[in-house]
Amino acid sequence: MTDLLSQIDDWGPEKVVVVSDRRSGMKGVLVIDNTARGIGKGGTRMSPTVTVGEIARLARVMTWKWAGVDMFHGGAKAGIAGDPHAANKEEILRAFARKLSNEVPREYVLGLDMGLTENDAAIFLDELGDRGAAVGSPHELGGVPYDQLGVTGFGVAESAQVAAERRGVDLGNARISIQGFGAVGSAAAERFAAFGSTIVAVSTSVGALHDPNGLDVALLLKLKADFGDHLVEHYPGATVLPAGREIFVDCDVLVPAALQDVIDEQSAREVKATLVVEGANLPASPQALKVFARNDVLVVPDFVANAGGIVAAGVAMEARYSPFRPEGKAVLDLVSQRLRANTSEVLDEVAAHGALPHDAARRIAQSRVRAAMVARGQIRANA
Ligand SMILES: NC(=O)c1ccc[n+]([C@@H]2O[C@H](COP(=O)([O-])OP(=O)(O)OC[C@H]3O[C@@H](n4cnc5c(N)ncnc54)[C@H](O)[C@@H]3O)[C@@H](O)[C@H]2O)c1
Repeated sequence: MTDLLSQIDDWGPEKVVVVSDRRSGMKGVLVIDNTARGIGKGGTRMSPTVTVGEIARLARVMTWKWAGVDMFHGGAKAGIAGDPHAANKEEILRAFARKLSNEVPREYVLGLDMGLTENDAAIFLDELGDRGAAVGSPHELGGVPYDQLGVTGFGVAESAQVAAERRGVDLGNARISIQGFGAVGSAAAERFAAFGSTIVAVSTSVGALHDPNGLDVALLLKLKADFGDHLVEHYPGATVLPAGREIFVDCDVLVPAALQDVIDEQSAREVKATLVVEGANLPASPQALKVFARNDVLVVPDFVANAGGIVAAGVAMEARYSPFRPEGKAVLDLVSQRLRANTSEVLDEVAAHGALPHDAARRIAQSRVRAAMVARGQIRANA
């Protein structure tokens, strides 16, 4: 416990609750990081490797993410240490929800992260007998279908358009390369195609497809539905490259939307795009980001560009007790509006102070949280 206490800094965490249940073997943790701007909100993950430290770090990221999109929730995250395929998963989830009934939903609302699905959110709210106990619940319970709407990928393209305008790049004539054709990459491709962009490369873990004249996004989506990651083996007429080569193809905009740590210092030097829009979390190393800055490659940081999911989660938070189903178009409109505003603000800060985009984005988020703490009298204005 001393160890955990030493992790508390000026921002938080405000509350850490570690829970266990002998019957089901459930072990879990809730970390509420900073609620100066509102109730703690962040997904709940289930993985055998969950640790208190990991959940605390993710809760802090949520504090910055909410403030970054200027929405009034605080940072929090929860985790269950266990196999998400366990035969007694439901028993574990019900035990976890029961043990957190003092905090949920007044101080924390359960949600989805790695290892949990919409049905698991339904179990949470059933166990606590409160529709407001969780977001991410299925359509049948009035939930917002994030992935079906493609909220994160849609937001990536919206954010890219703001950055492209700053660069004098018209997305209607731009060539785009997208790493990863999952929930984020495929929805981004759809939105770029709607802008009239030419998608010159996409990849999955199986390989990359490259065609300088442009790939047919509608066909890619159909092949993804039929063959999943193996879509690259079925697309006619494009060159198939090893996965990872899509980062280096000739293009105007590169969208890493698969994994973290895919661009290091060396590979950053070989990127030909003038704009990198981070769909995935942490795709580029700190050294790579410095190379991009030196080479005048503009980067839209992950937690700016991929915040569409949390904007949608904000809508879901508000809809928890509503008898009306949130309307898809309204969710996408809000994603567009929030991400465009935030991208503009971050790029203004970059232009004014020459900061790296990641540093500028973090500074804006921190100043908003600090202002809320000052307004509440938790700290002094000059702290
Ligand atoms: N889904 C969201 O709403 C969301 C929100 C914020 C951030 N993210 C981040 O975006 C990234 C992608 O998430 P997702 O939900 O689309 O995942 P996903 O599992 O739906 O898709 C991942 C895609 O990446 C591909 N891929 C895996 N390894 C690859 C490799 N070595 N080379 C090329 N492609 C590879 C997979 O084949 C798949 O097409 C992750 O970093 C995730 O944390 C997702």
